[in-house]
Amino acid sequence: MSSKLLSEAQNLTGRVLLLLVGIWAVFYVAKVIRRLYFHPLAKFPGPKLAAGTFLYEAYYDVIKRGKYVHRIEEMHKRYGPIIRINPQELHVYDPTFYDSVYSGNGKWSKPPYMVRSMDPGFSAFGTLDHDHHRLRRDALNKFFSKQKVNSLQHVIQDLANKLCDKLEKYSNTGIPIDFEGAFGDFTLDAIAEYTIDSKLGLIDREGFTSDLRKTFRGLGEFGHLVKALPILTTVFNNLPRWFVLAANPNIKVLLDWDDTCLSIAHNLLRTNPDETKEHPTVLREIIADPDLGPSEKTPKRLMFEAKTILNAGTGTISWTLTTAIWYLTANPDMLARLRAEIRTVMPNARNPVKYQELEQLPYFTAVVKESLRLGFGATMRSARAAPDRALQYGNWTIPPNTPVSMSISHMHHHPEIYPDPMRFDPERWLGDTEERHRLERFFVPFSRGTRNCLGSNLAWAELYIMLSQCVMRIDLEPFQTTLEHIEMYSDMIVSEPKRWKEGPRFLVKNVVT
Ligand code: HEM
Repeated sequence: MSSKLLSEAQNLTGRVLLLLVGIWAVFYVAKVIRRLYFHPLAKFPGPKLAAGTFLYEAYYDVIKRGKYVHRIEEMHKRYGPIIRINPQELHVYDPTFYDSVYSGNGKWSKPPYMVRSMDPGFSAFGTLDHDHHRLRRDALNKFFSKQKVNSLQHVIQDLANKLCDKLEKYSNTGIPIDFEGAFGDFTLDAIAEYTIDSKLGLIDREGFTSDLRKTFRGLGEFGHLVKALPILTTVFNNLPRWFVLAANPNIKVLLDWDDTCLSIAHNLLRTNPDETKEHPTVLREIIADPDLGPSEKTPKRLMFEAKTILNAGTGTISWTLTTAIWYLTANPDMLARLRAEIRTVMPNARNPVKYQELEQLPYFTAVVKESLRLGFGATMRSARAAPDRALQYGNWTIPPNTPVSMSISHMHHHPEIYPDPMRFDPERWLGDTEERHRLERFFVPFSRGTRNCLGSNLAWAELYIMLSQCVMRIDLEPFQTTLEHIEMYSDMIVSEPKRWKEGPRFLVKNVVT
């Protein structure tokens, strides 16, 4: 080809590209104008940029790393209690409205942009439609009832004992332990045994799995990114595995879970459901559930259900436990009071009592609640939409099918509900009955309504059992760890403190005798 022809071809390609970009820009501007002036939410207050494009949210969550939750709070101060925070979604800053959005009455769907980074619609968590979600959730609820958790608490107790045996060996060694990793090993071992009958044996290994912290926060990074660029989910799902691993080695843990869960699902579908097992597991229950048809029992769906539960039941509890340990070591008087109270029912931690006895202890319960209030783990804003009816907030009528959200941190850090909200103060849960009811009303670590946390009963049990073992068996001292390693600074779907990279570390000083 002559150089003239080549340069003409290059010019033409350049012009075609320019034309395509131009067309895209015209469409984008038209879309923004429609969102601003002709959209059903056009009259709601809030910054125009936020209403016009998802890039506004992406700036705070992707570039400034999980800070939109704080920006939303500032926007409320300026624009009032109900605002438009992106082209599709309204946000409310008014704790009395929480139960109207996170409600058990009526139908509630989820907008796809909230969940697609995690699940294309196979797990209950990723199911957008209300009725479909109910079908899937009903099958799971049975397995996570309080009664079921009670009957399987020996699994949790054995693992808590094992972790404390391991921690005791670090006594007086001067080796700092990343407690988010240590508790992550415990929660993942527990949820894997409970859900898929697999003994992962993380506690049995040398050291502690600190990479789980990076993995969960990596998931948060991806979640924020694909909200602005949904196409990335499809791209990511079609990339070769070696490429994904080279780009983000922390994701390996998750890809391994996919493989493990898929192979377990295949095996379970092949085996006789009546075959005796050590204890029932959630995947067996789904397979045996007569209300679920064959399309609900494919290996891929089972894999997504299992891995979502593994995801949801690991980083959340380990963060609450780490928060509790930090505040107790920072407040020796609280620790002493807690130990004295636990000793009244469990004089020897090596002879553990059932957690039903622990949950009757008022001060222990106050400590667990305060740890959940400040270390609630799942910080993501999760919108709900009423598909078939308008909602009313004051004088505002919210059109049907509009995603509406509220943030748990805005509830738990609200100064009018919890005076001096960032102070760890178990006493606030020991007030008179009326005051306790008032606090309970706005205490939402597990969210509420049809899509509240599936694993809250299991979470309470793990928190009581693991904390009682830790508190009664070892003396800890923070190692180069401050409040900046604990307090919520960013919303990376899970809570992220300012100095999250090193993790909160502690030395085991003594074994309590
Ligand atoms: C301290 C521990 C935990 C906290 C703070 C927590 C918090 C939450 C919150 C706030 C939600 C609502 C998310 C949304 O709005 O979409 C949720 C949902 C969920 N949680 Fe938990 N969680 C914890 C432990 C667990 C455990 C142990 C499991 C294991 C079974 C679990 C499984 C789930 C699942 C499957 C969902 C989705 C439910 C649905 O959409 O139907 N969580 N959790």
